[in-house]
Amino acid sequence: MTRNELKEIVCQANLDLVKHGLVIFTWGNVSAIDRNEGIVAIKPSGVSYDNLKPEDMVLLDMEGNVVEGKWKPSSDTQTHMALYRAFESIGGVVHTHSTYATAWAQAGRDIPNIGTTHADYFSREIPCTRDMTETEVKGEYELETGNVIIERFNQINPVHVPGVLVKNHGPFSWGKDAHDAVHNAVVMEQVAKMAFIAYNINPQLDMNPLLIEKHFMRKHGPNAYYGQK
Ligand SMILES: O=C(CO)[C@@H](O)[C@@H](O)COP(=O)(O)O
Repeated sequence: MTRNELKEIVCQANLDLVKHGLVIFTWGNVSAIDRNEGIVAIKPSGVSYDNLKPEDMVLLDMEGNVVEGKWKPSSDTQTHMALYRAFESIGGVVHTHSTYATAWAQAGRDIPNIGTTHADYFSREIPCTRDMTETEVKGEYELETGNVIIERFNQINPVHVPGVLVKNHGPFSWGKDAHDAVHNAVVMEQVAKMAFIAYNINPQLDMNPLLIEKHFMRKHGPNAYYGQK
């Protein structure tokens, strides 16, 4: 993939956040990585989605140093970089402040797996991170945000759970590429909304674990059969 192709993909993925109603103003960012080249492209910080162009994307090396671009990269860059370093199979990362997912993050609650839509994409609850310490907040905050996500995934496979809620902050999602990460961000917002409504209808909810496994495995297991060949 050329650098220009990477910038085009990441620009389009950022515009897709607007199309899906996940962001307003400058409240989110998408990045993607070219692991062969060791290059990440990310949205510039504080730049409106209106008239966002591929040439506005910022290219970084694996430490997050700018190697190309006229703008400062997203303020969340070091969180994205930490995720790329820790989760070696992912190719794209998304951060938004979409309403329902952010509400669960602000409430500090995992989104429980209580529906087949959730289970189609996530093998378990969507986890919420712990409170950040004073040292973490005062130090390299965005890098530490990545580190608390990685800590939360100590016993969780990030391929089976392609997203997280950062407590008091909002959702991050990822996927095999930028498009997939945006798709998972859309799913997270929808399941967050459905779970919120379902709990209001019936606070005593659960779901048969067999149903969760069935729905996850029929899309992601070795004998997956959902969709077309
Ligand atoms: O989390 C926040 C703000 O709370 C940021 O992700 C959001 O404003 C987007 O920042 P950038 O414009 O990408 O630097």
